[in-house]
Amino acid sequence: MATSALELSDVDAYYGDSHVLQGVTLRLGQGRLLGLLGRNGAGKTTCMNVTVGLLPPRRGGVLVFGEEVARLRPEQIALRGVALVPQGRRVFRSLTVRENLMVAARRPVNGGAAAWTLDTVYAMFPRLEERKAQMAAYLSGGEQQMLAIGRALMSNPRVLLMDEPSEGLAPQIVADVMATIRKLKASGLSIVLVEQNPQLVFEIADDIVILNTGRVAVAAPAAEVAGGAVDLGQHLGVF
Ligand SMILES: Nc1ncnc2c1ncn2[C@@H]1O[C@H](COP(=O)(O)OP(=O)(O)OP(=O)(O)O)[C@@H](O)[C@H]1O
Repeated sequence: MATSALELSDVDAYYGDSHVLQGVTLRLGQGRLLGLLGRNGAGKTTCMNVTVGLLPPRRGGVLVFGEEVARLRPEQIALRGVALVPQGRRVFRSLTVRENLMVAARRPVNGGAAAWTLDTVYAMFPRLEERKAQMAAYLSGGEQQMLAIGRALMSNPRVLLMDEPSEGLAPQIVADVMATIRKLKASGLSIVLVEQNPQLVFEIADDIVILNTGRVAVAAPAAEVAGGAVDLGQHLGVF
């Protein structure tokens, strides 16, 4: 089997005494898109925090392109090509759009030419170029989401983690965000997409993992899950 872009292997993670992830194993294939679903509090964001090194696991492994990173600091993991588009966007509100992008700029891990520069990010998000000199605080929610994605791309990642990028956005903007994610996938990037809305994920994912109270309840190809092979009501709530 080809090396995974990302693998969490039997991960246990805690917030204080609270045992939040319990033996979580998941695998993101190279160039694939993994949809990570689960109810509020199921542990999706915690998986992201473990992957980027914000919450070191107490047990288990985190492999990025085959390299164990579970004991590395967040900046060391970022240098290995992992970027997070965080829940709630978390743009730097008092910096301009351009400054938000530039703080994240980094060369690709393989040392080759950078696919993502200010120019290519602006080409993907013309709205950001129009507003490049504005403070991020004055952007709309959709524009802030584009900026959060653009900022992650500026680090020229190999693995892109997106934590609920559709949250709080109007349907047309959600459609734009999904179209962007589709393009990124087509460019060969390996992506984990955390979502509350399973329908959004089914349209775009190759594989699905559903978390239920900190454990993997389902791991299956997206077509199978979308096709009714899984009782979504049981794991995600009412449908
Ligand atoms: N900083 C924290 N300290 C203590 N407990 C936390 C912390 N962050 C999250 N938790 C708890 O850990 C569990 C998993 O939370 P997590 O944020 O990973 O869930 P989630 O699936 O991302 O949910 P949501 O869709 O609401 O973002 C929840 O019970 C939550 O209350």
